[in-house]
Amino acid sequence: MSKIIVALDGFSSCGKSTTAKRVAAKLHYAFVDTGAMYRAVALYFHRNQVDCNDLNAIEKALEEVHITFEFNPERLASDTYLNGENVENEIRKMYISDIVSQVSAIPTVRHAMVAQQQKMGKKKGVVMDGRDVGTVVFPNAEVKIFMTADPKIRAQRRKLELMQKGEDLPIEQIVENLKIRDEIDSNRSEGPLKRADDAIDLDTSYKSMDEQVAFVLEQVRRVQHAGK
Ligand SMILES: Nc1ncnc2c1ncn2[C@@H]1O[C@H](COP(=O)(O)OP(=O)(O)OP(=O)(O)O)[C@@H](O)[C@H]1O
Ligand SMILES: Nc1ccn([C@@H]2O[C@H](COP(=O)(O)O)[C@@H](O)[C@H]2O)c(=O)n1
Repeated sequence: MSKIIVALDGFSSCGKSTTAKRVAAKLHYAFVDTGAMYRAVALYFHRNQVDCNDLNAIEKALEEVHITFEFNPERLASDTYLNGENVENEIRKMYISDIVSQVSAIPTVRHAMVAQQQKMGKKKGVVMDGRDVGTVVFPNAEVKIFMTADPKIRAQRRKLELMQKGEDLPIEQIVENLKIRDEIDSNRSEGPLKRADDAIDLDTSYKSMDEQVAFVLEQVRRVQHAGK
C-alpha cells in the first residue's frame, strides 16, 4: 500500500494531537505535532525576550532554534526538544498557551516552521496535525480532516488534562485562552486556521477517542483502496 499524508487541522483542543498520534501508530506512520513546534519557538522567544516586532531579532532567534522530536518509551510518544533540552512539559503550560498565537502569527516564524514540516513529510507516511497542514503545508495531502468540538467540551477536556499535569486552573481562564487563540489563529494574514475546501469534517464533541480514530482510519482506507 503506498504511503500517504494525513492532515488533521482544526480549533484548539478538539482532539487533533491525540487522534493523530493513535492514527499514526495504527498505520506505522510518523506523527508530527506542528503545534509543539510553535510552542517551542514561543518558549525560546519568552526565555530570550525576543521582541515580536523586531524582524532582525526574530530572524536571529530563529537561527538559534533547533527543534527535534524523540520517542519517549515511558509515554509511548515523542517528546519535543528545544536545542537538545526536553521541553515537552514546559511547552504545554498555560503561560506558553497565552503567548503562542502571537508568536505563530509572525510570517517569518511560519515560513521557517512550514519549511521544516514540509521536509518531515517529504517521503510521505506521515500524520501531521495543526492549523494549516491541509491548506499550506501539504495542500495535496491525500486525507484532510477538519476537526471541531463544542467550546465548553473542549475547555473541560483541557482542564482535566492540565489538572493531571498538576496545573489546576479555573475553567473560565481556559475558555478564554481557547477563544483568544482560535480568534488570532483564524484571522492572521499568513497561514490562518481555515478548513480546506476538500477537507472532511469531524465533530468530536460527542465522540469517544476510539470513534475519532476509527473515523480517520476509515478515510485513509477509502483513499488507499481508491488509489490501488
Ligand atoms: N473524544 C474525546 N473524549 C474525551 N477526551 C478527549 C477526546 N478527544 C480528545 N480528548 C482530550 O482532549 C484534550 C485535548 O486533546 P488534544 O490535545 O488531542 O487536542 P488538540 O486539538 O491537539 O489541541 P491543541 O490544538 O490545543 O493542541 C486531551 O486531554 C485529550 O485527551
Ligand atoms: N500548524 C499550526 C499549529 C499550531 N499553530 C499555533 O500554535 C498554537 C499551539 O498549537 P496547539 O496545537 O499545541 O494548540 C496554536 O494556537 C497556533 O497559534 C499554528 O499556528 N499552526
